[in-house]
Amino acid sequence: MRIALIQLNTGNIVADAVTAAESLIREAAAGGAVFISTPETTHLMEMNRKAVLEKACTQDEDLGLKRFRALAAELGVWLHIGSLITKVAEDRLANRAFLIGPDGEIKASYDKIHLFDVDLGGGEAYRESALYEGGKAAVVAKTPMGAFGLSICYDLRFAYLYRALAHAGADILLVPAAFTKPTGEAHWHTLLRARAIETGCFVLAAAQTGHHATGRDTFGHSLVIDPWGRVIADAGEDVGVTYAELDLAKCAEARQKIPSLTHDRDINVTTVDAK
Ligand SMILES: O=C(O)CNC(=O)[C@H](CS)NC(=O)CCC(=O)C(=O)O
Repeated sequence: MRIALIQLNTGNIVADAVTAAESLIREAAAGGAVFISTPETTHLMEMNRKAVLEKACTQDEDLGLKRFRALAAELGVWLHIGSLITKVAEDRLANRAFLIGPDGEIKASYDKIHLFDVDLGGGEAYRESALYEGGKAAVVAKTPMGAFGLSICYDLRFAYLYRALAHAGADILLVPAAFTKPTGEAHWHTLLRARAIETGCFVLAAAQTGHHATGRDTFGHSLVIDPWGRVIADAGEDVGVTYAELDLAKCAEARQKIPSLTHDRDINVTTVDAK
């Protein structure tokens, strides 16, 4: 199965971002990909709540989900939009990923559970929970091409989520992201490889890259990792399309060698005062 990851440098003008994503999705389909994945917040990188509320998309907007659904149907591909900032009610937003089938129908959606509230030092701070509501449920989408476990960006740091997705039958873990530069350099490859190794799943992580219109910098390096933890594609720092071939028999192979998913234990921690 030939897949493609789209690496983007999304700004704060929705029309431009959607056009840029669309042209790379077309290129990926022309290149033979049957499954195409885009990064977190494909259509808008913006942290100001007022601006985000104005530019967020609703289910039936021309410049968002509707356009991507039509595109998936036209190209006859599975299209995973890593996320769209989605208006779920008048004053409420979710950071939501969509899996669209080749018939243009939404097969699954997922709201980011773990929100990025951190202070990185040097003035770099994020309060994602001030913008979005966190999701409440993990999602595995069983498709004719395999079972996809959905997640978004900062979710990557919570190993239990991926273990739960693997136990629920996932073969392929999706981790669309907009990782910061400093945390990407320090942690991105290692965390993604660990998730693949721990679960015996393929990991597909489409990323935002470069300097964005609102002043942020993201790490890039969209990655495809096989179930043994090998990086089989790394997009580097440029915007564009990255291809890989997935053979899902590799999941069973890895799990046969290391059947750790069948060896889970309930852990009781005893804290001793050892002064
Ligand atoms: O809201 C947007 O515009 C796009 N969303 C993001 O950029 C999100 C929330 S700020 N980024 C992350 O979760 C980065 C996680 C990360 O970098 C880490 O875990 O180290």
